[in-house]
Amino acid sequence: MDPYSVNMDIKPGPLLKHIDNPENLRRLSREQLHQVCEELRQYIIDVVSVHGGHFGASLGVVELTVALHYVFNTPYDQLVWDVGHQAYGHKILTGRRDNFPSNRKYGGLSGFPKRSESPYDTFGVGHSSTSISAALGMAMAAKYKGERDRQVVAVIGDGAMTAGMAFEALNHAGVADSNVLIILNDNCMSIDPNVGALKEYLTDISTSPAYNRVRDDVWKLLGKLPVGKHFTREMAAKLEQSVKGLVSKSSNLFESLKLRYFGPIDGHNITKLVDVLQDMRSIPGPKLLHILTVKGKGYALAEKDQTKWHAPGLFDKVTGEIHKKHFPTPQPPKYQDVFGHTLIELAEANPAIMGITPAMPSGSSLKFMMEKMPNRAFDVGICEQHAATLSAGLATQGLRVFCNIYSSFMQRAYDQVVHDIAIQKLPVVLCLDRAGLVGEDGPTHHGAYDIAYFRCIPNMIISAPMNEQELRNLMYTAQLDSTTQPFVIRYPRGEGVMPEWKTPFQAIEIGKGRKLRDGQELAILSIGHPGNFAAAAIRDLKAEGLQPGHYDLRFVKPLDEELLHEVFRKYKKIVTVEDGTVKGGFGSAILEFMAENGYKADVRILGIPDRIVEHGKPAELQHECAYDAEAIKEAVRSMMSIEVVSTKGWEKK
Ligand SMILES: Cc1ncc(C[n+]2csc(CCOP(=O)(O)OP(=O)(O)O)c2C)c(N)n1
Ligand SMILES: CC(=O)[C@@H](O)[C@H](O)COP(=O)(O)O
Ligand SMILES: [Mg+2]
Repeated sequence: MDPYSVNMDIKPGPLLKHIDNPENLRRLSREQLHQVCEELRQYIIDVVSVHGGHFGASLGVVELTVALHYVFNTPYDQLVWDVGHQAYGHKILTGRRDNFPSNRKYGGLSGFPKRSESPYDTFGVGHSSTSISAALGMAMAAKYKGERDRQVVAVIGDGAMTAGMAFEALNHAGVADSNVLIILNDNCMSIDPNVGALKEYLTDISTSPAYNRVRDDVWKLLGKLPVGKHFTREMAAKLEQSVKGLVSKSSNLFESLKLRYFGPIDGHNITKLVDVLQDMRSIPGPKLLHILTVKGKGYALAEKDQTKWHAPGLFDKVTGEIHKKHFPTPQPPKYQDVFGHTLIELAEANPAIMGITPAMPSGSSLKFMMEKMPNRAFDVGICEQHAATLSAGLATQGLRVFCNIYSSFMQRAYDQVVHDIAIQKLPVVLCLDRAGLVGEDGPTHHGAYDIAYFRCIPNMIISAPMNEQELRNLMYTAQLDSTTQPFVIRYPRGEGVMPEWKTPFQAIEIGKGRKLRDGQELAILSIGHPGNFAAAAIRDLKAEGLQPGHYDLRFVKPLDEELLHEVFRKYKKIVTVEDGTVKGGFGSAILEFMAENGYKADVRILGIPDRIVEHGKPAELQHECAYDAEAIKEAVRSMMSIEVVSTKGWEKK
């Protein structure tokens, strides 16, 4: 049976149903594009309401998406979508309409553009602010290969534009002499409201009479140019002079970086967009078109509460009611909320505590502290590197910073952690939310690598709570004066296990694990939340007469060596469980301990394997990666049936 057969009820509109690729779109008249936009928007609403995914961002670029595929010769001309959470319309127009209901599902379409999925997806995305660099690379390659007619377009949001990477790319694009068009999709929103001086600058450009005059003059000039013909160099130069002359009056940031700036224009006016893009195609060199759009456009509730409708989950498209699971008993809270509420409790008692998030106040729940203590908790924009070094700077002044960054986004700030935090041994608390397999966002967002990439850095303390109480106690421990090193606390997306989570604080001795259960013959060593999978497996195995011991190490670094000596003296069969990479992770740390101490045992390491893990529900992926309760039971059963320690084991000296 077709696993997505439920989608048969969702029908694309009469024009959209015949658009199997952009060629079909390009055969339509300009007048028909209004209807295409309407149908595309409706199809996104129909599918996302039932199947989930990102929502507001794609609604906001419906007109832009249609205009881009109408004007440009995709896939020969190349479109690079920044982040890619707004590319649903692009997917639907480029041959994936009927498969779109499988979006973000196990085995289905990726929620982001992905090169292996379609020739129209020119660059794999998910993390923000890569589009200008990637597009510039493509444009430079086209120039080098003599493909003068090839156009490259980067579409980047105002939120993504705040990142250092975007500025690095702009700095290069201005002098690279390549045909790259950057479209700045300005909706004044990141996931939460966009922040920073750039946001204010963009608002100024959009509202200032001087800029509006410039814009009108430019379009008048463009309007005089022959439609359907390419500009001559002379005409382009004249236009450039004119624009520069007018814009320089207000010293345009992008013009200063040697990019021709056009706009701002209404990004929901499809006719205007098509006209402007057609003109832009003929203008050589690097240029930037600033468009103004509304996130969630066309779905009133999404326009009104844009953060909530960034990725709302399933909802009733008619009433707008977001479906919530209803449980008869109190459910455990999300780890992120335990973090958010606990930080306020700690900050109320410790005036040195500050909170930092790079653009994820809602996702990390730092918003609770930002609302309550606005002078002590800050959203710094999509700027993970800055967030890390800013935290280091604050720490030099004796402040206790909780810098909350999703595990996969922390990859951006690796050098800052090494150079600015670890080498200087600054006691910044790095809270890594979304550690482990995050689910539907897939490989770009899985928090797979942090144990491995942080474990090799001297001075780091690396911990992972098995439940809410442990998270609170680790946070409490991290801010004590006696803690003098960088302190990582990693925890997963979603709920923990303790409905009654608000437990009294207790300091945890750094590097101390805990024995949860004595056993026979085999011990399970776990780190973090997957310890609950181990506990569930152990409960089931009891019925089979198997009694593994269970140790929650709490810290990957420093390891509880005393506890490990106890373990290796008693058990000769070991299963390690983690939601990080098998290579270089927690299990590897245990193997190192064994090697260093000459222990001999059979060891099985369960965790994320050495390959790219795709998207799906977390439980599906944990099962595929074989570290869920079922896999742990399997591992225990198979190891218990082995009599003799394998020759692969370590020989005790
Ligand atoms: C490096 C990185 N940090 C954070 C995120 C999380 N994130 C995804 S979309 C988004 C907001 C992007 O805002 P913008 O570029 O303006 O796009 P919009 O959603 O407004 O269309 C954020 C913060 C990310 N994808 N990558
Ligand atoms: C596109 C993107 O990067 C974010 O929207 C991300 O999907 C948020 O993830 P959470 O839902 O885990 O906050
Ligand atoms: Mg935005």
